[in-house]
Amino acid sequence: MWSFRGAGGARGAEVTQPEVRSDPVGRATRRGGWRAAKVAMRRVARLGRGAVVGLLLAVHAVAAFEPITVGIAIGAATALTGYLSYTDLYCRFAECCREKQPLNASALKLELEEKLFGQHLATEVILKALTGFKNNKNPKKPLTLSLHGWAGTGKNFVSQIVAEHLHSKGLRSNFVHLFVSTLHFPHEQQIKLYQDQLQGWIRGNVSACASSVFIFDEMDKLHPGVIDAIKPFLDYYEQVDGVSYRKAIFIFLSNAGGDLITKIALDFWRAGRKREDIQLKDLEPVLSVGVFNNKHSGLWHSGLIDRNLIDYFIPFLPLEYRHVKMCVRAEMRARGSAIDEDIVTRVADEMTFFPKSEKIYSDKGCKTVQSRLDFH
Ligand SMILES: Nc1ncnc2c1ncn2[C@@H]1O[C@H](COP(=O)(O)OP(=O)(O)OP(=O)(O)O)[C@@H](O)[C@H]1O
Repeated sequence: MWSFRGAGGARGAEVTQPEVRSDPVGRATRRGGWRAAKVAMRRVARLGRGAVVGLLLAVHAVAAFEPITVGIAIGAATALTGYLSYTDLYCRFAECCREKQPLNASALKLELEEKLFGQHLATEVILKALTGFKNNKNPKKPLTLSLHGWAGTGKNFVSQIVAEHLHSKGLRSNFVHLFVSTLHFPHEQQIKLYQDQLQGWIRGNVSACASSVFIFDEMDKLHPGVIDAIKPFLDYYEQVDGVSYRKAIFIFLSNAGGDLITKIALDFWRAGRKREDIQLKDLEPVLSVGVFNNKHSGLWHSGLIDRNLIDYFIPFLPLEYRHVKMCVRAEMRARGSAIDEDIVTRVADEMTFFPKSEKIYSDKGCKTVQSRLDFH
């Protein structure tokens, strides 16, 4: 049984207004002084590490109008400065949940374009979905992505990249949670227990960090109904039992629908059309219906599809020979080796391709590239 993992969160600064004596003569000047001091202190908050500058400004501003309150200003600003450096220091050593941290969309785009091969649709949709969601200060529901495709086409790989852009420690982050169906929910007789555990886990972790990320791998091996336990969290509710799930992100990974995606990719190929011409509208509706009607998709007759709670069905196309070669080269670079085209060809030639007649798509995608490279 797994248990709730708590997480540290950043705390908000509290600056209390000092008591002002009722002195009609000095009130105006004090107000002016305080206003200037408040501006300076706001600067302190914004500067963080350069807080000393703000502190001095605050002292000068107040001193010019009302020397008596200098002490209070120093006290408040020092407390704030101390607090900020404490938070700064704390977050350097422990991981903080930075809910408001914006997404670096151009860095994510660059990384996907450089590292993810042959997946123009996934790249485009993931970028669009995440940028839109993270730019929205008040999302109405959590973001839910369902990634579908053949084995070894990059679903886990992308999830890892996305996780790193949302929480810098990626899959090692306290705020990113990976569930693997065969590991975490193996027994069909215990569906009720899994549902309770899942609800408790998600509730606890979203309470600790609203921008938590939950990745469910092997959805096609999940017993039907388990995932419906989290339906209330994915819906358009402002809060469920005092917790708002609206800033969380849920990612489902599945091989279900891989056959449908391959069929459409193959139709394009046979018609002499470019792979890059395949559009989301060619695949998304087929995928959502196919997954809903597939008993082994983890989303069979699921309320998540019924209620339109999955924001995007993202197809991963089967990888071709040229993509496998790109994976081999990427792996060589990652190992710090020089690119040897003979080895690249040999590794790619060892992979098996389908359909039998045309042999276009790698049946394991790029999945065994790393282990095969060890032999060369
Ligand atoms: N499209 C791709 N571009 C670049 N590398 C890829 C791609 N697909 C797979 N890889 C490489 O192959 C490895 C295995 O792929 P990954 O685990 O992402 O496959 P998957 O789609 O999640 O498969 P499965 O459905 O079997 O879990 C990745 O770690 C990555 O190195």
